[in-house]
Amino acid sequence: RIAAMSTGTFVVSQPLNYRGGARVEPVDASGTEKAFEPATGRVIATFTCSGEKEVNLAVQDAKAAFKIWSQKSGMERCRILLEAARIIRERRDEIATMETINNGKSIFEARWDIDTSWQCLEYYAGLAGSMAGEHIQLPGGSFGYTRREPLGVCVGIGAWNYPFQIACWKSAPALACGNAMVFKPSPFTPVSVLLLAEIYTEAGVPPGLFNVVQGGAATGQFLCQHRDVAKVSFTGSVPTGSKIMEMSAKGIKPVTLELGGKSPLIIFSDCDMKNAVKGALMANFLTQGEVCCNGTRVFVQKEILDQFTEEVVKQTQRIKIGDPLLEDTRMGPLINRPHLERVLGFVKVAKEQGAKVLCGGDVFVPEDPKLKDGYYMRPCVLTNCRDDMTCVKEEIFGPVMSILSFDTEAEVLERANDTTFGLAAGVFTRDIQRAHRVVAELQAGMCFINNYNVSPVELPFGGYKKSGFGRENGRVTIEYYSQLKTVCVEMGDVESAFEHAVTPVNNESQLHDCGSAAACWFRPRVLVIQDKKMVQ
Ligand SMILES: NC(=O)C1=CN([C@@H]2O[C@H](COP(=O)(O)OP(=O)(O)OC[C@H]3O[C@@H](n4cnc5c(N)ncnc54)[C@H](O)[C@@H]3O)[C@@H](O)[C@H]2O)C=CC1
Ligand SMILES: NCCCC(=O)O
Repeated sequence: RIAAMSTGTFVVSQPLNYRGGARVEPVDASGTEKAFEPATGRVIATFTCSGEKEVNLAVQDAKAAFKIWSQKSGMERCRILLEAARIIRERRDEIATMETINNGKSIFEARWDIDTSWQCLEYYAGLAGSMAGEHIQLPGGSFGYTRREPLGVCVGIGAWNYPFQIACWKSAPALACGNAMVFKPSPFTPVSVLLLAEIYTEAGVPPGLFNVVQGGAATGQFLCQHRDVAKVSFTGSVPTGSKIMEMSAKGIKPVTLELGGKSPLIIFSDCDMKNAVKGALMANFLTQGEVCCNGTRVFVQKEILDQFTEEVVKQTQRIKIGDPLLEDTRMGPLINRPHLERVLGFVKVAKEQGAKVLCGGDVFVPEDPKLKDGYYMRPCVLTNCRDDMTCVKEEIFGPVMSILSFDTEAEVLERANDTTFGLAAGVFTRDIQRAHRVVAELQAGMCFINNYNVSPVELPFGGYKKSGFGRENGRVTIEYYSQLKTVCVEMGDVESAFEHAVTPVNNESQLHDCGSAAACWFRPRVLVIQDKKMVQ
């Protein structure tokens, strides 16, 4: 247990793969990776990436566990998921600490992530107990019914920005529906998902139901191409999402893709200014700006541009940057050195293209000497932005807000939708009709009115356009982790097409409705039963 950990001390001493209900070293390798503590730049783990044999073993174990788990009733699954949710809640601080050490986000925020994690398990536990099919009455006392059945072994592939939350958002609906899961976290953040695996075991899932394999692209490919994998759910970049879809297509596997974004946040002049400013910060600076649904194109109506910008800059400069494990820190380091350089590069290009840096956008060096090799930068607000600038078109995935001004609703809608992404969007206004009119026109899967970046697990989350498809959270996600079986039950005798003389016909217009359930369902296209007078 690590609840009392401080920055600069944690090292991983146990294996980071999880299979058959225990931590294991992989039986084969496809290279090694190092995981860092972004706050200090220290290596906290060097681990082996799983090779094909290890992936096979994890899938085999998941298949065996699936046989047991899929036979349980929804209520039995519900109880175990509720117990897992209870343990996560009880160990909230410990898990949040682990997340902060490996990801760099502030402990204050990591606790929110853990809350939306156990809430997700609770939510799907509730749905597990109430999952049901339909009963459909047919003529003559016959009937049909549908069963919602699990898919089998599902694969979850995660990104590094919400390591624990992503694992929960994928595994909770998967397990609730009766599936097993093999999860591969990002090699940058391999650690916290092990706590989830142990918690599932402690809560009572069969050994092998939730396995973890570590590694990068090669390990991910073994998973996606595995013949016994029924579904892949992925969170990450658009290029990788496209590769995953291609691999899954070869095996006719359904995919859920949660990809990147460049989302618009529209601030009308009639907004509640205080809330709009708070919303803009929430939309841009959570998790150091490394959030797929961030509203990084902030469109502000001309009348309030100066006032809004001044207040946003004031609030941004107040964000406390530093040791992410300290209670009053609100922004920690970025994920790693190359990513920090990449984000700083975007700021440089923005300046070259004519944007004005109102604050931040440079490296931040904390006073504490143990943090000197961490990956910190000051959150940045850019103005004088145009729609054709790189900072406005491309996903930066860092703490960089671009402010753009607009005149009219029609104009801002056109500009907001002028992107290949479509993950999220937000609008701040006091005019309720306008709010709904505008979100109805926005091409985005997740729209916020008068708030931004809240994550109630009851609401479906996912993208339009290149931001992906499928949804996480909400009732609808049950459909992405299950398949529908239809059962047709005959209560009378079989009306066979073959016990009488038959005459071939060539044209469907020669048929008419016979009024019998079975005959209609299996209506022949080229044969008609003569003695039942079905020929016109
Ligand atoms: N939508 C979101 O929540 C996120 C979006 N991103 C976007 O992605 C960019 C890069 O972040 P990365 O973590 O490097 O994303 P990525 O797309 O490279 O990796 C995400 C996950 O996919 C795995 N992976 C990579 N190549 C694979 C392959 N060929 N087959 C199977 N699995 C593969 C990675 O190991 C990781 O677990 C960010 O700058 C941002 O634009 C990143 C994190 C989260
Ligand atoms: N809590 C929101 C998750 C968004 C993301 O995966 O980037």
